[in-house]
Order: sequence, then structure tokens, then C-alpha cells
Amino acid sequence: MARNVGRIFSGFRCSGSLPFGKTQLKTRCPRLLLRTTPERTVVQALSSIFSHKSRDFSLPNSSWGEEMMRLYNHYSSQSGEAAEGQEDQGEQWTRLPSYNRSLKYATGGVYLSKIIQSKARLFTRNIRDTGAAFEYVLFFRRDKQRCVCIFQAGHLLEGPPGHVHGGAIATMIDTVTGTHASLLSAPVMTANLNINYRSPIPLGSTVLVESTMDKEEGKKTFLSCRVTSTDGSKLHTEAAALFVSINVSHLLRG
Ligand SMILES: CCCCCCCCCC(=O)SCCNC(=O)CCNC(=O)[C@H](O)C(C)(C)COP(=O)(O)OP(=O)(O)OC[C@H]1O[C@@H](n2cnc3c(N)ncnc32)[C@H](O)[C@@H]1OP(=O)(O)O
Repeated sequence: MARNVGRIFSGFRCSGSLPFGKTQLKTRCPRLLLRTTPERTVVQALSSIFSHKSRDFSLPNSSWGEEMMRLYNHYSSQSGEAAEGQEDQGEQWTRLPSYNRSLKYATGGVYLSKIIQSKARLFTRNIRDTGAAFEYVLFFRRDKQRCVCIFQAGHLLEGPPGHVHGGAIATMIDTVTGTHASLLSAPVMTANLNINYRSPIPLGSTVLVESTMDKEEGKKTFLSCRVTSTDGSKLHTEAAALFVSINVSHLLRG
């Protein structure tokens, strides 16, 4: 089992900034050595722990509307990918790849049957019909104080008629702040999520979910999050989140 656990966490440990990144397990990550900036290392680490067949859901697909594409192009044009070879002034955005499995080898799976392990999928990426549910892409800043997510809410996320379900909004807030906290203090889990819903989000619309790190106190990372219209003029939701750093053994205990 120790070897499997090592495989589970090796990619993230190498990344140094994603979930389970600070596990003490001794593993190697040879494919990461060529990368220079922390962001590129993260992206490379994510890619390296998924099979080559894994689809990167953070890339555009035919369901993405005009606004989603406009914003994707906006942040991509300011990303390290676009500025390859240019000097990094610390103000670039990095797109985070996204897969429908948290890890190639399931975490916490020691109590699950192999069938369940093989069927496990990331909650936000488990609808095959593109555009039907959560379409989103995350970018984060080199200084790691900010994370931004472009989110297009599909028709399967309906709560009140014609509008997005509050649980779906909470899911996106947890995803964005959780990813952000992981970049800062991996491994973490959500301890507290306090949400104020200010104005409904029309189904099918594209919104911005922005996360800011407020403070770190020992094992605790506090973040705030705002969901707004893409021009920032309308506040849909605001939230405060607390993430607590855990030991790898915390997940294995069940
Ligand atoms: C690649 C794809 C990425 C996708 C990202 C998705 C992110 C999704 C993240 C999640 O949804 S995680 C799933 C939902 N969360 C859980 O299931 C967590 C369940 N709860 C636990 O496992 C533990 O309670 C927890 C890890 C949160 C804390 O337990 P610990 O035993 O490690 O904490 P500890 O008792 O040592 O407390 C550490 C500090 O945190 C504080 N604390 C713990 N829980 C708290 C709480 N609920 N509220 C406020 N403070 C809390 C605690 O008071 C203390 O403060 P001080 O250091 O000041 O003394």
C-alpha cells in the first residue's frame, strides 16, 4: 500500500503548490526538472500525473459562448504560455489544466472497492454533455494572491427557474477557493464556507469567480471570494472560506 500511496501523492508533492504538495513521502518527479517557474512546474506536474488520454477540460470546446471565449482569450494572452521566452515580471496569469479525475490513482481509496475507485470522477467534470453543467477555466497569478475562474453555467444547473442553483454556485466557490488554497498551502480541506447570495445568476450566463487570499495563520488559510458579472458591475455572490492544512494520513483514515 505504501507504494500506491506514494504514487498517489508524487505528482502533487513535486508541484509544491497543489493538493497534497507537502507530503513527506519520498517520491521522484523527473519530468518536472526542466521547468523553471513555479507555475509551469504546477502545470507540468498536473499533466504528468494523468494519463495521456485524459482530456483537459480547461480548454475551449464548442459549447463555450462568446463571453467565455473572450475572457479566455483575454487571460490567455496575459499568460506564461503566450509569453513563452519573455521575461516574467510576476504579473502573468497561468491557466490551470483540469481533469475529470482528481488524481490518476484515487486518494482515500483504501476503503473503496476497486470498482468504485475506477468510476470515481471529479464532481464538477462528470457530465459528458459539453456545456450542460459546469464549464470553467481557472487562471492564477504568479504572486499567488489571486485566482480567477471564468464560469459558464449550463442548463443542468437550474435551481430557481431560469437561474443557477445555490449549491452549484457553492460548488464553484469551493472549487476556486480550494484550488487557490491548495496552491498556497497544500494539502488542505475546506473547514468552513460562508456564502451570501446577493443576486441570482441567469442560467447559461458567464460569470467571474475571483478568489483572494486574506491571511494565513498556522494551519489555517482564509480566503474571500466574489462571483460577479463579467464586467464587474453586478455582485452575484460573496463568500469567506477557511481551509485547514491536513496530513496525508487524514485522507487515508476516511
Ligand atoms: C485538482 C482538483 C481541485 C479541486 C478543488 C476542490 C476543493 C474541494 C475542497 C473540499 O470540498 S474538501 C471536502 C469538504 N471538507 C471536508 O470534508 C472536511 C471535513 N473536516 C475535516 O476533515 C477536519 O475537521 C478539518 C480538516 C477541516 C480540520 O481538522 P483538523 O483536526 O486537522 O484541525 P484542527 O483540529 O487541528 O484545527 C486546526 C485549526 O483549524 C480550526 N478549525 C478546524 N475546523 C474548523 C471549522 N470548521 N471552523 C473554524 N475553524 C476550524 C481549529 O480551531 C484550529 O484553529 P487554531 O489553530 O487557531 O487552534
